[in-house]
Amino acid sequence: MPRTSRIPGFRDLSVSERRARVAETAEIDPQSLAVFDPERGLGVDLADRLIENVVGVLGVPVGIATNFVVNGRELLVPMATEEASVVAAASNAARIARVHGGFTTSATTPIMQAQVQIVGVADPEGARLRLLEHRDELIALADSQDPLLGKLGGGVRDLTVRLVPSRAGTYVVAHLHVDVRDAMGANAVNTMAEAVADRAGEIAGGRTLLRILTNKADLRLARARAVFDADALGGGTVVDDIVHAAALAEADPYRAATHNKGIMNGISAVVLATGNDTRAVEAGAHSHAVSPDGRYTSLSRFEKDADGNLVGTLELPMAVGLVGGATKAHPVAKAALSVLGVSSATELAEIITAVGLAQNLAAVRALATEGIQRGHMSLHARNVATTAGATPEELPAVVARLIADKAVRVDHAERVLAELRANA
Ligand SMILES: CC(C)(COP(=O)([O-])OP(=O)([O-])OC[C@H]1O[C@@H](n2cnc3c(N)ncnc32)[C@H](O)[C@@H]1OP(=O)([O-])[O-])[C@@H](O)C(=O)NCCC(=O)NCCSC(=O)C[C@@](C)(O)CC(=O)[O-]
Ligand SMILES: NC(=O)C1=CN([C@@H]2O[C@H](COP(=O)(O)OP(=O)(O)OC[C@H]3O[C@@H](n4cnc5c(N)ncnc54)[C@H](OP(=O)(O)O)[C@@H]3O)[C@@H](O)[C@H]2O)C=CC1
Repeated sequence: MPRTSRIPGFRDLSVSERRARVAETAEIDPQSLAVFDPERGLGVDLADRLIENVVGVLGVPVGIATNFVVNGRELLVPMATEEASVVAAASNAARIARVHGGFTTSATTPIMQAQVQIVGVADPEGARLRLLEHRDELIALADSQDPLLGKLGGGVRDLTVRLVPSRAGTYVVAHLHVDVRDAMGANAVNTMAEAVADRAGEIAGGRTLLRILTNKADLRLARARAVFDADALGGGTVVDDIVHAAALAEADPYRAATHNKGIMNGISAVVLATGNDTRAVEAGAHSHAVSPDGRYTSLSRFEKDADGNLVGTLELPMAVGLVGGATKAHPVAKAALSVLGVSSATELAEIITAVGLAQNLAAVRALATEGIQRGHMSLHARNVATTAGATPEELPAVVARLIADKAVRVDHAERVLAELRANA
């Protein structure tokens, strides 16, 4: 059977049947997915080695988004999230994207930047040029910190210098641009920044203070685009209304924040599932959402093409790795990466961006048509019924009543549950 991520009825399978389908599609050993069981996943002993003062672990559901095609490759995508309807929505949009071949992605070289702040410089303009005159020396000094990175084809690519006026004076800020290959890169570039700091301060004639990467990783961008078929979306009016919804998000920061939250529903879920740093990616995304004139705006764009279909695009910083951090140490992250079958951090970054675009389209389509509550609340109803105390056997009946009564609330679930039990 050819590999496909199109698995109608995936939702109706049992958890073990789903795992078997995932292993078959991803062409991996089904046993490797046993770590998705809490008792086989991240144990307290290993957790105790990952962070400090450990007392336990937090379970977050991992779901599989179906239907993804990225650059012609059929993909099942692991997503870690506590929020109902996120995985369903991503799968829904990926299904629509398939009509015109799925998602097409690209990315820049994985360049991270570290900043070295120099304070107390009498002649900032002169210091900038002196630092640039010593560019090769400073690059060599930084590169000597990580010979392995060089062997892997990475390393320092450039040194730039910015002058940053502030309320406490003008700072000279040197940026090291480092190709970090398959790492997220924070530790590598921080080590380099600390190594060049003294010499940079000497050259600039000031005192070095901060030496740290910037999460505004605007030289490490990932991009995704897709054509969403007008008929599959629900017709030409839906296309026009999604364009209106996207235009509001571009123009209005109040709407942009929510629109971007929808994108991050998808992005953070894959970042978390693969053991990457959600805060780093979120910081990068929101910094990128600020336009050159200083307005907070939407990260994605939607427009109508010549055939009347909807074109969605998304471009943002995506600092994720396949090595380092928890990616290799966390058993569930390792399993998630094996499901994706990615061979580089850049490929992972591109897939994550495609999921962000899918997630955004699903939410905006729901908002521009029937509203978010029907789809979202019908899936959230299981959570509400469980909170009200429904057992797995009672769940289907309680959920059906909450949806039929259009009252997905815990107090109503408690009433329905009491009724059911009284009539049992
Ligand atoms: C919820 C749906 C998908 C229902 O959509 P639907 O059309 O009622 O569902 P359907 O039963 O016809 O199924 C369509 C496809 O959706 C998927 N699907 C559908 N249901 C399931 C399920 N139970 N389990 C797994 N997959 C499901 C599945 O892929 C399925 O196709 P298949 O592959 O099966 O042939 C739709 O209404 C939707 O996409 N809604 C958007 C929901 C959403 O965005 N949720 C995020 C939380 S809200 C939020 O935080 C962000 C927001 C909204 O504020 C952002 C913003 O404002 O921009
Ligand atoms: N502001 C932020 O975002 C900050 C984030 N962090 C944290 O930093 C962590 C990520 O840092 P990161 O530097 O990626 O992780 P690590 O330092 O753990 O791993 C990266 C190192 O792995 C080695 N390596 C092995 N194979 C490869 C390869 N194919 N490509 C690249 N490097 C390879 C290299 O080091 P070597 O040559 O030494 O073997 C590289 O420096 C995350 O946990 C994040 O939370 C930390 C500080 C700040």
